[in-house]
Amino acid sequence: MIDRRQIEGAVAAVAGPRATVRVEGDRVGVVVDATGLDPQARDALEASVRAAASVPGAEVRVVMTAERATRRLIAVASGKGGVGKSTVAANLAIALSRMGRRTGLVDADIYGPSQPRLMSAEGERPTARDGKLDPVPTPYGVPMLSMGQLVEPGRAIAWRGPMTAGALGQLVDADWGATDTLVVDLPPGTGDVQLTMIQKHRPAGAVIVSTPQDLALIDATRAIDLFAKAGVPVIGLVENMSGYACPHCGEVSDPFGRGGAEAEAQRLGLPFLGRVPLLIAIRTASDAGRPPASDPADPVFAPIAEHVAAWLADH
Ligand SMILES: Nc1ncnc2c1ncn2[C@@H]1O[C@H](COP(=O)(O)OP(=O)(O)OP(=O)(O)O)[C@@H](O)[C@H]1O
Repeated sequence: MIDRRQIEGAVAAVAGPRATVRVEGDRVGVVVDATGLDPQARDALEASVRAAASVPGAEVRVVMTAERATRRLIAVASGKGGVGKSTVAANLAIALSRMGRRTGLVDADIYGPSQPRLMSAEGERPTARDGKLDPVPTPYGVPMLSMGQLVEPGRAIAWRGPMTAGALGQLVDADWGATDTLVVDLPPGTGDVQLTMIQKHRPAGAVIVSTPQDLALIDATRAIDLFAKAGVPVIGLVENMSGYACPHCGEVSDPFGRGGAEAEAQRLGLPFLGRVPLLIAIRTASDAGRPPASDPADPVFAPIAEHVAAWLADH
């Protein structure tokens, strides 16, 4: 049984009269009035309210009211293709949203826009109002826009730099309403889209995804370098496809090695945000448009999102 008074006391100690607590079953909802706070103070307050409201067995949701002046972008990048960047971006966005952040998702991967499928929004076309795109809703509470929604499905995108930059601008500067956090799934590598993203849209930070393998890590190091040179902080590294548990015998093997990204993060003095195991269930759920982070019991992406939210609160 959750003790509402105890939570109210703990929340009032950090947020004073700004916060209102509601408890329903094992769900704790806290609405916080963030009027007049700058983004950093707002994120710091959100983090301390969340900590104060967290009691064992409770699912906590913190909602910050009042429109914030600036929307913060989190770039999800990788040096190499196929390492699971889109999977991590979709699940990170959902996990952040489950934590109460108003999160949107931009699929800037012009070479393989996969978010409409991952987010179960295939075939949805965004409408435009006053020259601005309206993001499409998804079943996971995360509105999204994808390069894939701007072109005919299945058509290879062979755009030149300026067209790509224009399309990225349309996605990022769409009518995101009260969305306060935009997760941006970048194409792999260090090309035009990444440069435009960094120079024009100034992400608050970047999450780098790599497999534990040397080759992928070398490419990841290049991507890290690009952000570092442009003065965009790297929030940390995620190791994907780390360790494979055989669904039949349970034996754990390491097709791509294990721990490589964590060791690399340590070497570079960057935070390690967590590892995502190589699981058939992740691929089948992703293909079916049911991202694993939408499961309330998700043990993998929620802790990664906690790290990212804590970083945002501090920066
Ligand atoms: N941890 C995992 N376990 C099992 N399958 C995974 C995992 N991560 C990603 N996959 C699968 O690997 C494939 C590639 O993943 P994803 O599209 O996320 O990679 P990407 O780095 O975004 O690729 P691209 O370079 O094409 O943008 C997908 O089929 C996805 O479902």
